[in-house]
Amino acid sequence: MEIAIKELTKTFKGRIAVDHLSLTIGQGEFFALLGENGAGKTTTIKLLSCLMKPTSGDAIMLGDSIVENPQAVKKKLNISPQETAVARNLTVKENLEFIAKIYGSDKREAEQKAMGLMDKFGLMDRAKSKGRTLSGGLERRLSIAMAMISEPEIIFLDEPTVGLDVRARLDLWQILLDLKGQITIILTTHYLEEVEALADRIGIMHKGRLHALGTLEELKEQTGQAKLQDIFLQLTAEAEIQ
Ligand SMILES: Nc1ncnc2c1ncn2[C@@H]1O[C@H](COP(=O)(O)OP(=O)(O)OP(=O)(O)O)[C@@H](O)[C@H]1O
Repeated sequence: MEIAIKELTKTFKGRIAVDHLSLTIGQGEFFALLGENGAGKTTTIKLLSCLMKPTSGDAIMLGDSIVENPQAVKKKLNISPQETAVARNLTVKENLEFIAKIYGSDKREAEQKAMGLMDKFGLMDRAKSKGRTLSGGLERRLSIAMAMISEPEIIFLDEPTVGLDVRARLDLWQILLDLKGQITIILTTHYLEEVEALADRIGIMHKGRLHALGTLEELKEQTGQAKLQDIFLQLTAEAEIQ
């Protein structure tokens, strides 16, 4: 089972944000969506996670359509958005327990889940820290842990390392590498080193369209460039003149 995106399109008052996007993402794949500001990455994530309805087209997410059956799709995925959903006045543990209860856990199970995720995400020693006292890196880690509470099969990470310092970014990469293969991960980012470190495959969007798709090696071959930064600049410049 996989994600099959078919001619997915979203317009806002006649302006096209996602333009007939077709793409297949395999189960367990770590897929990176790249593109300049306004390319349509966040809109694509919102469509695929059923936060927004497409103007036309569809996506089949592990067997269910985002148009026909968004409720079934929502059960399979979760999202760590650009603006994290961490409650500032709850502790790390309470944030996790709160989300677990929303998803139907009783007190005991919520605590178990919180402990398991704090362990996995290196948050145990900050269990009692309030959300508002966390560094950017820890807040982001907690946000992703909160998205994992529902045990999703697909997780969307929208620019997860924005504003993080080098060490916090590397720590988060390690956590994402540990998750790799266990769950389908769709990441948007502007950091090309992040893509090189993490992604199995890369899609480059430009003005709502998918302009290039492949592994890093395939994109290197396609463009004759050695560095992802040069590949990206070449492909987006090509897209501009097409
Ligand atoms: N709710 C909205 N109403 C109107 N236009 C929107 C809305 N959301 C996005 N857009 C427009 O759709 C286009 C794609 O935006 P989107 O946020 O998906 O891009 P992005 O690739 O995620 O950009 P960034 O890298 O800056 O986050 C932009 O032109 C944006 O202005």
